[in-house]
Amino acid sequence: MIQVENLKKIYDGNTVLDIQGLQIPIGESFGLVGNNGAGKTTFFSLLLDLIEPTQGFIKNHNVIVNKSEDWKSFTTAFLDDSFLIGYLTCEEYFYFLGELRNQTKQQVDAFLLTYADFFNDEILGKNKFIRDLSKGNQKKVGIIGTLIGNPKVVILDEPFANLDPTTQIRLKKILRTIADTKQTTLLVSSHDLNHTFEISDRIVCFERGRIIKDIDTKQYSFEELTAFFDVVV
Ligand SMILES: Nc1ncnc2c1ncn2[C@@H]1O[C@H](COP(=O)(O)OP(=O)(O)OP(=O)(O)O)[C@@H](O)[C@H]1O
Repeated sequence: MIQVENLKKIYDGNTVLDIQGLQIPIGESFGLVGNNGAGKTTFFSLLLDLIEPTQGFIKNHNVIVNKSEDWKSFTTAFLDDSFLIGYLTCEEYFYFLGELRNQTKQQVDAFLLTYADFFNDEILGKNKFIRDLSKGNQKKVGIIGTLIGNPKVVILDEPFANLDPTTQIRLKKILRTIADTKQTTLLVSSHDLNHTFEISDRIVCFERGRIIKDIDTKQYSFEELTAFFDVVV
């Protein structure tokens, strides 16, 4: 369970995030949407203790994320390419993550094989440094890296952006499969309402740092969601 309590982030008197309360149950596939500047990345950055809250806190499986490091053993994230290590080859990077998460090389190799289609023969066995991959392929490495070692919580910021259509569809299937197992809490922010709707059990919309909509995707239609954005925009 992820619990957000009275969380605020203020820059120079500007409140960019203000969430009184939010609970994300274990195993939920949580989609975060909102227009530019709504506060999505700020929220994920607070969740990963990359920035300090001005007020309030977030608990990840009962660990207050800016007070203890214990959440790091079961939480993974890919927000942007700063999460990658450019001077490593893809395999070196994946083995490094595997080591952090108590996975042997053999386990990592077996895991990576299951994503061969997604990698499209451009990543594994190429002996290429991550810095030399295209932006889209770097993103594939970052996303699949988060899934090594069965983390309890996976956080992805804009995972569909800059991926080709085939890869987007493959990624959607991967994320839907994870969502359906209900073992991993999956948090995904995206501007793609269509993809987000398909992979999420629940969608929360931010606007100017506040939650303005919180919907169950089984009870709500995609058309209602897009119509809502039509009004907000
Ligand atoms: N270091 C900072 N100093 C001042 N303001 C900041 C800082 N970081 C973010 N902000 C502001 O916080 C607000 C929320 O930004 P954030 O990046 O979280 O939005 P977002 O929903 O992820 O947007 P986008 O969809 O455009 O990526 C924006 O107004 C942004 O300018």
